Amino acid sequence: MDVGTGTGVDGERGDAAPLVIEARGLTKRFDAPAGGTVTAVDGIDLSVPANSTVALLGGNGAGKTTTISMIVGLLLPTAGSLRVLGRDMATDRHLALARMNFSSPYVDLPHRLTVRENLTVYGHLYGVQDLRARITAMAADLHLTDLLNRPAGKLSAGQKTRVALAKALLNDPVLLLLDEPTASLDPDTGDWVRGYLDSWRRRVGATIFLASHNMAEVERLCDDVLIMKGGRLHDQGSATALIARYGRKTLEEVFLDIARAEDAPVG
Ligand SMILES: Nc1ncnc2c1ncn2[C@@H]1O[C@H](COP(=O)(O)OP(=O)(O)OP(=O)(O)O)[C@@H](O)[C@H]1O
Repeated sequence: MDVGTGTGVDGERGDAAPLVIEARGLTKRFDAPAGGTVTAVDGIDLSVPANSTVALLGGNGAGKTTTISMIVGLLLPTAGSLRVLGRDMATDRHLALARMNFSSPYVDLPHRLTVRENLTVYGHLYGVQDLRARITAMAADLHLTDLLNRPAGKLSAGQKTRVALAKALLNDPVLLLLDEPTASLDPDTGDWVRGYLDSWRRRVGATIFLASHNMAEVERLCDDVLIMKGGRLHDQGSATALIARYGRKTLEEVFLDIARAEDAPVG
């Protein structure tokens, strides 16, 4: 299976879209500081189709970061299977990692290196061909040309976010994982970043899997929404379907219903 190579570049996807992320019974337990274990992710099944944008929602401690960390290969699952871009992450992780990337406002770039130096270091790590030209093109695309010689530590939050995106797109990923892509951005800059991500994804036929607490962002960007609670997948569907199913007006109201309910998970 080959996924995310530009099939369906027009943004349409049919029922037969191949799966970019496929998890079965995915589980992660940590040793708890006070003894015993914490089950951060509790046997979830995930099916993320190619050429889509999918959100992972959930309250604090629901298991989102742990799930994303397993998908990007930073954490090994305790149990279950995980295939990303058609590769088994237990045995062929390096083949999947070469075609994906990750961006989070909570992961800082080295402060003293300039933007260009940062992008050059990461470009070499990713083995990017024609790196100078690639950096020039990415900088123009993300309005960073005038910032290339500035130390990364001296940038505003909006500028840092654009640099982090340039870094995450350097290797031309077909799967982009994002943790809170617009956290700490003003509404105008956040809107620009959302518009950029959406048009980039449609242009190259990639897949975006993002964790967010911004419900309006999720409604605008995402084809599917997965809601985690207590390490389990509590519900899923399009934002429109979820809003209708819960008899609510917004995804935020659905989120609050789920967060405050004491019922058992349905999925
Ligand atoms: N390294 C770790 N050791 C022990 N427990 C951990 C570790 N990492 C996460 N946990 C626990 O696993 C659970 C899920 O955490 P996780 O960070 O995945 O949640 P989250 O949904 O990303 O939350 P948030 O929205 O607050 O970032 C929490 O109870 C957390 O305390």
